[in-house]
Amino acid sequence: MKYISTRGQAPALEFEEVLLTGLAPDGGLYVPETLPFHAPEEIRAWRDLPYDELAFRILQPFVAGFIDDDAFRTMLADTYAAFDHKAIVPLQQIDHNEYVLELFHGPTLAFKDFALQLLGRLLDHALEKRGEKAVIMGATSGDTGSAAIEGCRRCANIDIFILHPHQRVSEVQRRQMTTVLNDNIHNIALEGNFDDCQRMVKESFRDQSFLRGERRLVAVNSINWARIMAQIVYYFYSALNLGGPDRKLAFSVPTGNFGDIFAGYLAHRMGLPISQLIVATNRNDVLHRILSQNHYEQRPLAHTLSPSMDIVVSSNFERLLFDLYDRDGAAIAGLMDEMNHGKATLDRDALARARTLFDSHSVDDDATCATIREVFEQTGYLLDPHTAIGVKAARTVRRHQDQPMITLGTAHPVKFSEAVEKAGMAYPELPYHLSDLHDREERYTVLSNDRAQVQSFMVREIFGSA
Ligand SMILES: Cc1ncc(COP(=O)(O)O)c(C=O)c1O
Ligand SMILES: N[C@@H](CCOP(=O)(O)O)C(=O)O
Repeated sequence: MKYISTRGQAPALEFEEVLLTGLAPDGGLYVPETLPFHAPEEIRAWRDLPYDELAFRILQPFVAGFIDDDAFRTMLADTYAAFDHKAIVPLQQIDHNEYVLELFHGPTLAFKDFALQLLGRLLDHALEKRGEKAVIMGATSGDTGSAAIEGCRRCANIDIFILHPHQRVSEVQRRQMTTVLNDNIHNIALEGNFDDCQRMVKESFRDQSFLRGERRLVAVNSINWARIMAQIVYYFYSALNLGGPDRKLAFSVPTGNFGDIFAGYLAHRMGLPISQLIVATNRNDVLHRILSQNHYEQRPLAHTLSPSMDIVVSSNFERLLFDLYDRDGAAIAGLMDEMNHGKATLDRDALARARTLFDSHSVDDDATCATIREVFEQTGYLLDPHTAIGVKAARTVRRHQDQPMITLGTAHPVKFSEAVEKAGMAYPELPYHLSDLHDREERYTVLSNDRAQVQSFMVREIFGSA
């Protein structure tokens, strides 16, 4: 399969090259040139497959030519063996026709493990094959960082640098990253917010000369297509468990960088009968404003009780816009330029097309806490603040009461003590494998929000001299 850039000015690439990069040279994001489509009969026949085999059926067309089928099957089986629930993604019913899809049974307790456990293995395979070393550079608002570290720390050919906003991730999130002391892991606490971290990562991808041509930079954020691809599978898995493809379903997705919900959109385009996708945001509601009022305006980033979604510049929205603008790369390049300058409006037909599938809602901290309390009182089930935003949005803008509504449970509540306690709930115990997390030694470096400083730190750590 070939992959093309959303800005239309970069050569098409095979999967292996897309895996081993971040942004396209024209600044765009890679997407498949064509998407596989699965007819209802084919999807129906997948109903009884275990998660790893379903993943194989869905992902194989995307990686064909990169890895042979047997090796890919083994890789997927190993990837999901690291999860602590036999169903991999259990569904928790919280009301009539209303469910939470628990995506937090991987090693770092957030949905990122689905893709990053696989990405580490794919990168290892590619680098071994090529006899190359690579440098991973990623930005995190808390969850991607630990999942990337956990997924890649055993990769012999990789140095990994993760930038998190200093003092703006939860204590559990920080410790999950900073207590991994392998020599190839480098945690940077940046004096800035998540957008600053992500901007610095993207700028470093655009100009990689600081690596002296001796290493390539690889992305672990959802700008890397392989991240998005792996997240498509659980939409199919949950739908199959609730009567799909013979029944329509809706999903509510706690949203920041628009990666997870974009995977849901792809599942829809690949044949899954999704009737509604809800973009659930916290007070950083730029996506809600553009979808509901056609008004894109970047406002200062707000710090909320759902820190992983404290994002203003939402990377993957560009991938959706590319489709909404009939894959016109030049139009997307112009629109992204306007957006990067802070303000934009969308073409009315493009927005109307988006609204046939997408709705949106923004939830503030008080409503987040109220939802955590409400669901606990109704069911005894404790939501994390990000999932609570998804549930609240689902209950507010749901179109069809007679179709299952699935909110993606994107993280375990134990990662977010502040929100749990503000909601008046008892803080749960850390799972066994993290039970001594607060006693472990931490290692990280605080750096100012300055690209030259960050890059020379990286060069010193990789090559031993600046
Ligand atoms: C717990 C949690 N929920 C939701 C999101 C938002 O997902 P996305 O960035 O794919 O929109 C994130 C971060 O990305 C997250 O860590
Ligand atoms: N919420 C994320 C932010 C980065 O998003 P990504 O999906 O593009 O990696 C985080 O927790 O780090």
